[in-house]
Amino acid sequence: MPDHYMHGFGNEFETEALPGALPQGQNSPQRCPYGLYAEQLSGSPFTAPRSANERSWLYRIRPSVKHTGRFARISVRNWKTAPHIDDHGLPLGQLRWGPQPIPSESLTFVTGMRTMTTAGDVNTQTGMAAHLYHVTEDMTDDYFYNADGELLIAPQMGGLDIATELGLIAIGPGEIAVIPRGMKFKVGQSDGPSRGYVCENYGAKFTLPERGPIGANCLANRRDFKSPVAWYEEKETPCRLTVKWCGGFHRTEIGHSPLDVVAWHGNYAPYKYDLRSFAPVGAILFDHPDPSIFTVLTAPSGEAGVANVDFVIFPERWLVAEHSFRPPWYHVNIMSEFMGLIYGQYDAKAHGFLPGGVSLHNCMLPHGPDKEAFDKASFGELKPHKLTDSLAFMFETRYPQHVTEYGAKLPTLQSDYIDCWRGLEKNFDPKRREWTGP
Ligand SMILES: O=C(O)Cc1cc(O)ccc1O
Ligand SMILES: [Fe+2]
Repeated sequence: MPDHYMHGFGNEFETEALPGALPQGQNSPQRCPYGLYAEQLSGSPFTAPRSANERSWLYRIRPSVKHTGRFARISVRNWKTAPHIDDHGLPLGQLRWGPQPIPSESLTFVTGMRTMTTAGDVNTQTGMAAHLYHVTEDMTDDYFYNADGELLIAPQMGGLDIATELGLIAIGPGEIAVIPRGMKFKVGQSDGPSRGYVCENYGAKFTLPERGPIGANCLANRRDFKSPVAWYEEKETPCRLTVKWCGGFHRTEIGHSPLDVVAWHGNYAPYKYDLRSFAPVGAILFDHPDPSIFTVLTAPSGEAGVANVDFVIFPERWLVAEHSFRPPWYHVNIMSEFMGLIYGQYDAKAHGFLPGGVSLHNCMLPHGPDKEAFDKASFGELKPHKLTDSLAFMFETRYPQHVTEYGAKLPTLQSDYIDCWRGLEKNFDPKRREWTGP
């Protein structure tokens, strides 16, 4: 799959797959070059402030009305949408799941989506869902778009070739792609079966967090985000388009590919980002800062500083803090934390939290380093230490995350997870101010 990208986050891009296909000087010429149809795809209300206003102009072989016909409702068994509160009986608690083997059945990116948690309400465009996906089959003649939100896709094993209306995106483990709400696409495997994580964001789009006093550089830099150049598929064979709309799945049969955009311009575009290009800023003298310093993308909720979803990573970095407990502290958080591991080990849980696995620390549920991590961090020598070959992430939302029936019944659910804190004994001794160990 050729990969040609234009660099920059939220840029006003323009691109054409045929010379002169993109109208110049106006959006809606009386007749478009090559007999194309002009169509606007709006990612924000027309009247959104300029800084949040997103739309693209697509010059396509057929208008989208020809890519939808009469819909028939279909079922996609394990893809759930908030509000969705299953009566599965799983008691409240901190939860962790091991990775799942790649299934032997034939699963596309859509049919292989398994929802672990839902939060908020798609009908009010608030909240999110956290999914695991398994892909063992390409969506050759199957196309999809999601009216319910944008999809942040993070492969953990195997790469994905994502063909979108605006062009081709290839990603592998360590990279993410974001497919905007309403954009048609299909997904294929680039090197065998793939599995990974998806955040479906029902709310306002992901954007870059403010850097405050950090200044103009570091964290996720704009130039490292890549959007595809125009590419189209001219195919006059039976195809299917599935639309996810307010939690329902609706399919229509069409006689051609809907990925027929020959040229486009605008700032509403899919993009990819290599998480290893994130430039972390952290504790260079003492203490453990809040994980918000590792926010790659944030989807605001309208209330300042209270995210609908933050996408946060825990990348390779040096740990140098002096006289400090270096791993995450014990904490109780109003935000709900869904974590995954792409590769390596996570410093608060060196064992049990495995690549492809999941942990869920919901609203106001205490968590922190396991006994092993506590001992290691409390008594280890504090020389500079590099955390290498490790990449964990978190979907952190203001809304409580409800575990689905699917998640509750998964055999990989670790019933002994909370035992990881069992060995944290009482060390308190009012006669020993200087505590040097048990
Ligand atoms: O719970 C977790 O492991 C994620 C996390 C990491 C960190 O460094 C600080 C707070 C936090 O929630
Ligand atoms: Fe946490």
